[in-house]
Amino acid sequence: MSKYKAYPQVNLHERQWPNNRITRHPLWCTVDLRDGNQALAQPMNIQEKERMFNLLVEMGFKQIEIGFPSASQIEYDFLRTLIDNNMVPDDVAVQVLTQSRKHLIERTVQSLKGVKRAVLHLYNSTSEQQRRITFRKNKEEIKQIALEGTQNVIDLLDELENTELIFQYSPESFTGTELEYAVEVCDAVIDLWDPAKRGKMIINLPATVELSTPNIFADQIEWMIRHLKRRDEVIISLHTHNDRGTGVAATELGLMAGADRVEGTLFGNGERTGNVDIITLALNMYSQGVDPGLDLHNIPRIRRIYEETTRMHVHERHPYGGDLVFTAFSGSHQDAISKGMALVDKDPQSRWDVPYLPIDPQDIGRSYEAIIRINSQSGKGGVAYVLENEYGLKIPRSLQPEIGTHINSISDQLVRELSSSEIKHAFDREYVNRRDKLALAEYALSRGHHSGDVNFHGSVELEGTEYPVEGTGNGPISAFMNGLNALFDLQMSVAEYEEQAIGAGSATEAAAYIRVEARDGHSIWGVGRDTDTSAAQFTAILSAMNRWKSMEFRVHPHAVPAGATAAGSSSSGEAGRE
Ligand SMILES: CC(=O)SCCNC(=O)CCNC(=O)[C@H](O)C(C)(C)COP(=O)(O)OP(=O)(O)OC[C@H]1O[C@@H](n2cnc3c(N)ncnc32)[C@H](O)[C@@H]1OP(=O)(O)O
Ligand SMILES: CC(C)C(=O)C(=O)O
Repeated sequence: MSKYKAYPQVNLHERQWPNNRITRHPLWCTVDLRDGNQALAQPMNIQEKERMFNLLVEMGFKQIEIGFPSASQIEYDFLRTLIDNNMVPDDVAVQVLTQSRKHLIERTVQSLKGVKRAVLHLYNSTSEQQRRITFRKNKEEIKQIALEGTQNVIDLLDELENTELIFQYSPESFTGTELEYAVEVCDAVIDLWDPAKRGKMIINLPATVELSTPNIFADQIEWMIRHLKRRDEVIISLHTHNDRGTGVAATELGLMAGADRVEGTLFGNGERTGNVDIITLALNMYSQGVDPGLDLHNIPRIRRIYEETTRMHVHERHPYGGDLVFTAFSGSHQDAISKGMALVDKDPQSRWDVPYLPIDPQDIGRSYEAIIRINSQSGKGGVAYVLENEYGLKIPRSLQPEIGTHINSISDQLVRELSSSEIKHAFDREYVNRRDKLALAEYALSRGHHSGDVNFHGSVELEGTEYPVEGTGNGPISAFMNGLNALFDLQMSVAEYEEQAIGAGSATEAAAYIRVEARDGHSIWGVGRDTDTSAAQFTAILSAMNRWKSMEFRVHPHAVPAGATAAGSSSSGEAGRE
């Protein structure tokens, strides 16, 4: 392993940042139109840039790096379009990047003419590696590049006298720069600019390439903040990349170390593995009760514009914005989420407290629909959640396990996810209003004058033949059950019963869930749905009986088909059951 070497630790005594918290959002600057754009295989055209710019303004960014106007005509023209068409709101500063080279600085200043607010961002690389390989210059010569560029800007200030200008300097490749040297260059630039005379300036400390663990980056930021001579006169900014996949963590720790400002992009687009993702950073703050200072209430729209303008794709697992990040397929997650959501429904004002969902998807324009999706990893809670949330069906708790197993086995067989309509269809087909053999034909209910008992008078159809059913009980359900027991010579009872109304007004339907039990303890569920509550109950009982695979419906020897005379009865004459 001699090809690579470990990144050195920072010699920082009594570091403070681990004790700090992020209690307010930083000053945000988006670099989508510059660092993001320069990393695209097909950079945005002017219309796409305008669309992105308008989105960034809508989201509430007050500093927007719009490009590198001295680099190409399209970059220059885009800035001119924004300025000449008054597209930059008064409270927004456009930021432009330039290398520390006179002719590029002159062209940059030229491009800014007439703008109300601007950040002029000057950079040169300071790392040991770039000094040695790219510039072939020593430390003093590299510092001079920064100072000459700063002086070039100062010399041109008169050209921008009507612009509120903030000067920004980046020691590019800061994370590869010795800290003593980085602070020496920054101090020299600050002294030359002299914020007391020319207004506040920004020192932007980039992790141009992310080279270390985030704690080391935080140490570097705290070290710089402690050692800069005129820290109070400058805004400390972070510009992090994600080479090690820890750009968000590094930025968060950098903020804990005292930085004031963050540059990043939507969904982390940018060179190589990207810039830090501002949306993730901001929503991480939001999830901790910190106002992120950006309008993120419609992430799907932000994502759509981002994808259309950059031609990049937001990964399904991308924090907050990915298709699957508020979705649970696995049973135990679904169970916990549906229980948490039920508590939220009871008290919508309560603090957000749902397992597996760090924030309420609705806060950022994501819907609840996709929270629980069903495949062979799913369990009863998830299936019940889908049936309730999408179809209003409140499945009794003791019925949920078998529905879960039923749906799970279908998904297992198909080897794929089931849509909510497939789940509903499978549920209906298995449980609801079954009339495979036995169906309700007609009925009437009456109440005994003295006893208060209910009498069921009606008929059922068994495989095309209609048989009268007469029964009495303490309510319609038991009256019907007793009538069926007499007709089929059975001894069944209703073991569980739940009912709900679905819909509203004249379209209201009753759903009855009934578990029918035989004398030997075997039981089976059925569901009835009807606009008539009693019909729903009777149908639920018949659905259960129809589901009872081993049941043979043999009518009592004395039963007579409706319309036939007793003598002409042709019933099978055998008592039958499972
Ligand atoms: C980390 C970042 O993202 S930084 C931003 C990177 N983005 C871009 O570079 C996109 C836009 N850039 C460009 O289009 C071009 O680089 C231009 C138009 C700005 C300049 O093009 P060129 O003049 O051809 O120069 P090029 O960029 O190749 O740089 C070469 C020279 O500039 C020097 N240089 C590079 N960066 C800087 C800098 N920030 N400050 C001063 N000199 C610099 C190099 O040392 C090199 O010098 P040399 O010719 O003496 O060896
Ligand atoms: C110009 C600088 C800030 C940059 O883009 C980087 O270091 O990544």
